Amino acid sequence: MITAYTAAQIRAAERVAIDRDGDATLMRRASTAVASVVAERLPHPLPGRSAVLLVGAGNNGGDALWAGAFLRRRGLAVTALLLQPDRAHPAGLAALRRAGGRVLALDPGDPAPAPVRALLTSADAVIDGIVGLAARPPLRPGAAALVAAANTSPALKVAVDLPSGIDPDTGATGPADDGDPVVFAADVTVTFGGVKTGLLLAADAMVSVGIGMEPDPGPAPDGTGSAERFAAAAAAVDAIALTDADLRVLLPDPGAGADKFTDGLVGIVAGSPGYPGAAVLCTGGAVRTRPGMVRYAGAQATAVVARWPEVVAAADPSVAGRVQAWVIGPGMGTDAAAGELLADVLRRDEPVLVDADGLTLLGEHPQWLSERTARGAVTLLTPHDREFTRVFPDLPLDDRLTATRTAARRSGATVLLKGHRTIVADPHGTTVVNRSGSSWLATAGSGDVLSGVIGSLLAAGLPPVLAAGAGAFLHGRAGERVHAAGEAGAQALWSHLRAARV
Ligand SMILES: NC(=O)C1=CN([C@@H]2O[C@H](COP(=O)(O)OP(=O)(O)OC[C@H]3O[C@@H](n4cnc5c(N)ncnc54)[C@H](O)[C@@H]3O)[C@@H](O)[C@H]2O)[C@@H](O)CC1
Ligand SMILES: [K+]
Repeated sequence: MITAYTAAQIRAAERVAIDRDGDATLMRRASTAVASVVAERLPHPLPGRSAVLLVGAGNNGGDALWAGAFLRRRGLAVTALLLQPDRAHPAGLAALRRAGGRVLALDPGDPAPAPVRALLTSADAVIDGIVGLAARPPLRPGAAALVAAANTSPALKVAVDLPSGIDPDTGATGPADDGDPVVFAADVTVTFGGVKTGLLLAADAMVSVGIGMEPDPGPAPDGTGSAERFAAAAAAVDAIALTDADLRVLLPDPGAGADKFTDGLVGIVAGSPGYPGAAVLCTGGAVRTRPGMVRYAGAQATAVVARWPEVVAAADPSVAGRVQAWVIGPGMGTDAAAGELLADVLRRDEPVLVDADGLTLLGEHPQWLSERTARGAVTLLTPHDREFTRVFPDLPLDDRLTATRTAARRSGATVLLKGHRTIVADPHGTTVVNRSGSSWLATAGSGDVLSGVIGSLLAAGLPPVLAAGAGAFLHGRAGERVHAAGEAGAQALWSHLRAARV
């Protein structure tokens, strides 16, 4: 489990460590780590290579200046570009100068003239120390112009603590009406004292370095497969991302005494004459995820059983038999009959996952959800952006994390918002950010498979936020395997779901 924290939580841990070790010691540890990451990743020998530092007004710039001093001592030519020369970290600046580094004060009105751009283009490494924990995006115009110029450089790009331009708490890059916000395009981010939640969303490669100021990680999951312990650990921090090892804990292989009823029965209501494929795709996701039983209840029973003979099919949920969780919505249509079907399933007591057309219907009938919440029934919503906006029209998606958390808190449902980084939040604030996946998952029917995967985990008894988080992770890993195998299309996911659990 990767645990993540708010800037305030990191600052609180930092204060304790500063009192104990002193400011300079912490900065020394942080900048040493940045210099090591740069040195490890550049082609050797290092003498003759060059690094350019982007330096802002605070301690983030101090880290960059110190890292530059260390790299200079290892033979690199180092140039610091100061956005606010009179506010650059004095000790860092002195250290760089002592080591023989060059310092350029930038013109605030034109921070990236041709000579600066040329310097950035020819550099081997660019180190971003413009802004860290204090960041409030979007970047100011001068910083944005410098970052935009740096982003065009072929150099190795290393962000100090955070890529400048993201909000540490949410990963958001600024209001949507501000055009295309600029963010430092880091190849790797070296972050200190704990991963910030924004990084789970907005950074790809990360190196998290302990510098003696780690926030309390909360209770550790015990590795015995207890989903409750795992959920408690996730709830104790600001957000988590799952790993392959977590999947082994959360989805243990069935025990010797397992039978088809002990591993969870999921009921699937999907597909319509217009969209028969959604029923087959969704059911396939469930069949290939857990060894328990899958029931299908809907208009495509014949097509589903033709592809999945292990499925027990019925014409509608009222005659489907007992299940532990429902999935409803993919390809079911949005007509009056579909509405009645959804209303009927939502009246039941079992956990219900609502996806796709089901979400469109729910947008028109919000009281169906509030009634479930009022009587304590568990609901999981899995929208993409347009579906999210239908159900929660007043929540802007320029800050996806906050939108997802607000939607969950307000509706009483667990909400999974699909995207490059899928986000799951439950009504109590437990948050899982998914970091697996490939852009090949953005294919028709991929979401139908996902809801089947998550439905089977929900039926197996995982808490909704972990069922959704683990399902998204597994689906993402399967998508990576589809891509690596040179395959494409949503049904290719089926055959990789089992192997994706390494
Ligand atoms: N205090 C400490 O002991 C340590 C601090 N560390 C570093 O210090 C950083 C935090 O330092 P600071 O609190 O000085 O603040 P930052 O260095 O994050 O911010 C510097 C300045 O950036 C400006 N800024 C904010 N939003 C901006 C925007 N949208 N566009 C342009 N500029 C903007 C602000 O004027 C702020 O003063 C951490 O991220 C980390 O890199 C590390 O050295 C570890 C130890
Ligand atoms: K930075």
